[in-house]
Amino acid sequence: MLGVFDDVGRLCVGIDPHESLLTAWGLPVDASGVRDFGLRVVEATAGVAGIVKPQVAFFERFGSAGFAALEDVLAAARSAGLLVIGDVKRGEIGSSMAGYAAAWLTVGAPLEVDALTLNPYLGVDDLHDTFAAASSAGKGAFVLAATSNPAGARVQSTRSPDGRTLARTVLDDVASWNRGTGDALGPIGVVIGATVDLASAGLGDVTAALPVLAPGFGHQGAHTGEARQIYGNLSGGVIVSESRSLLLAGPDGIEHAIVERAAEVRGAL
Ligand SMILES: O=C(O)c1cc(=O)[nH]c(=O)n1[C@@H]1O[C@H](COP(=O)(O)O)[C@@H](O)[C@H]1O
Repeated sequence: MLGVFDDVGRLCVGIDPHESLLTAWGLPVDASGVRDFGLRVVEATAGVAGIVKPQVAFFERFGSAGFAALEDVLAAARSAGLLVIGDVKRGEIGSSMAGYAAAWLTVGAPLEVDALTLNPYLGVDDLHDTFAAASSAGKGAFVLAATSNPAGARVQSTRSPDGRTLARTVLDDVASWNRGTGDALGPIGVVIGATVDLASAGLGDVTAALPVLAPGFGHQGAHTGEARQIYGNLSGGVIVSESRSLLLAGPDGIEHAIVERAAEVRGAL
């Protein structure tokens, strides 16, 4: 599915209904609030940018009602023609991953998305069946390699005896799996935060082309206009993801904020 993102643009609008944002938007801090928030972001994104990324944590906090709200938001996004990345950061032993793959990547499932975020710290090999499930359904996944939060580097920049950082090992494993699919960019991508120094993370000399989900712009400090400089050789696969910096525009200003940022991203990449 990720091969089509050049048609829909490289801006991904995060749907992160933080409690403070719900209040600022005049919405109740409950499942109906996150549902209305999500639907409004979907409506504002449709026709302006092509990708949304609901952060599942903010729906999950309301239990089954929150998941029902998420299902409505996912259905609305998909029927508006948006690509949906489920920000779920799942990672398990292979047998348990099968449950997550069935939940999120099965066509027609209540929580069906086009791609999901995956945590590799139980081993990338245990994600292979999920990669295959995504690929065979025409979907994708993004595996955390070098995350945008400052604490991530201490784990992800540690080096193995062969000299590669953990982030690089994850990226190399994903790129190698993609090569087996024969798809030029590959269905499986990595997450690399825009706040990360690629050289320190051991990613400065990557030559493989693969999709890169790029959070860390806006609220976390990176500037959209610098995307090409930040990602260097990896720029060709970058999807710029922003949540709070767009969502703070409120229900009336969000569409305008997305229009402006989508144009900036087009100019930057
Ligand atoms: O997988 C992600 O999307 C992600 C990875 C990462 O390294 N850093 C990161 O911030 N994210 C997510 O991206 C969003 C960033 O939100 P803002 O900082 O408001 O743009 C949140 O939903 C985070 O969970």
